[in-house]
Amino acid sequence: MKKVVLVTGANSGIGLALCARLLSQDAQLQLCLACRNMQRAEAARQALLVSHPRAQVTLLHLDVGNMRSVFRAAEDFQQKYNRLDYLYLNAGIMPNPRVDHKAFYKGLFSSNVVCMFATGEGILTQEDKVTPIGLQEVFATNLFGHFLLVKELEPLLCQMDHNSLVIWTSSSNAQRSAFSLDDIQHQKSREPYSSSKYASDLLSLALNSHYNNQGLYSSVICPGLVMTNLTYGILPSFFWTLIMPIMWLIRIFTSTFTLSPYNGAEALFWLFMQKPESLDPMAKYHSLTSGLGNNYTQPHKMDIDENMSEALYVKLLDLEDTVRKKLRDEDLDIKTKN
Ligand SMILES: NC(=O)C1=CN([C@@H]2O[C@H](COP(=O)(O)OP(=O)(O)OC[C@H]3O[C@@H](n4cnc5c(N)ncnc54)[C@H](OP(=O)(O)O)[C@@H]3O)[C@@H](O)[C@H]2O)C=CC1
Ligand SMILES: CC(C)CCC[C@@H](C)[C@H]1CC[C@H]2C3=CC[C@H]4[C@H](C)C(=O)CC[C@]4(C)[C@H]3CC[C@]12C
Repeated sequence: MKKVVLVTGANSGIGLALCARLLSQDAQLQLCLACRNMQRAEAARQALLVSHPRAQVTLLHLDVGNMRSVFRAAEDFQQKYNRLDYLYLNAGIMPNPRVDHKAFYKGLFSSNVVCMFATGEGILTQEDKVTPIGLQEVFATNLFGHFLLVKELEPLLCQMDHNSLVIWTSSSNAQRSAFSLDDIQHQKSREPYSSSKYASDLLSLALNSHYNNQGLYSSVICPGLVMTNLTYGILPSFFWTLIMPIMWLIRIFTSTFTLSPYNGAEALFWLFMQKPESLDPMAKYHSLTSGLGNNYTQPHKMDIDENMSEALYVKLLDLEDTVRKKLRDEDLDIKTKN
């Protein structure tokens, strides 16, 4: 049976590198690239076809931060495919990032320096905004849109004859201290990225609790620090190129500096070759690259607990009802006006 794989945010960076690696591994694969910009999506498809001319690669229009688009995309996907084996929830944003230089230099001379480079903890803030439907954009894109996508694709993900795997691209920047159950969208503070990634760790555990008995499994990965559009938004690309020798040096102390999208996709690729039921729901699978440039995947216990995970799940279900109602009301409004 040909496996079907859907990747969000597949047109660049880690997502695109993953797609190339998957096609090299399995020529029979039916790969669907879910992207918000169809020109960039088509360019990615063409690039993949250059190295894999016979590959089956389709495109799906999906703006994961826009809930209408999520519902439409799920419908379109179900019209084209009757199964889904791997759902990579990889699209992500970090808008208007700011580095706290004072905290960075303080951290440089502290015993916490390796951890600071591995996680970026305490030195990065972002400025979020509200989407037209009233959700915080980072939350909507990195977490909630993906949550609704899983819910909408449930009929394909939960099938009797095989297990499926949902894989979240999380981060080592996912910090419990940045997340609050009283403010799951992170409206009140300035680390929405960290909060959304911590929420994805919690949600993955909840999905396992609720869906394992229906054949759906969920896992979380961290790609390490990778040079992509996301990191070029933090510091300009010429700066990263300039400090590349320093980063190779840092890699000797923390293998989390994977640096290339190919290396960063290691854990995503590794999961593709595992049996979903053999994975640890409490583990985050890290892409790591040694000082000599060898790639490997290592599981690390996540700083999460079941109560918090369940509490978040309940809040997300509530929010799902609210959003569906808002969209229905909007539709009704338009109908009555016409
Ligand atoms: N780079 C790094 O060091 C790290 C990255 N990550 C995570 O890895 C994932 C991939 O990021 P990375 O490859 O680094 O960065 P990129 O910016 O290269 O990739 C992000 C992808 O997500 C897509 N995307 C963003 N917003 C939306 C949206 N609303 N709807 C659909 N697609 C969207 C982008 O599309 P478009 O081209 O249209 O913007 C792009 O294809 C993210 O989840 C990120 O948080 C985690 C840890 C470290
Ligand atoms: C390399 C130095 C000489 C200068 C760079 C300092 C900082 C700007 C960066 C140091 C560590 C970086 C990060 C670590 C973890 C990433 C995480 C996994 C993620 O998901 C997003 C990006 C990071 C937070 C990244 C951001 C830049 C640094 C803080």
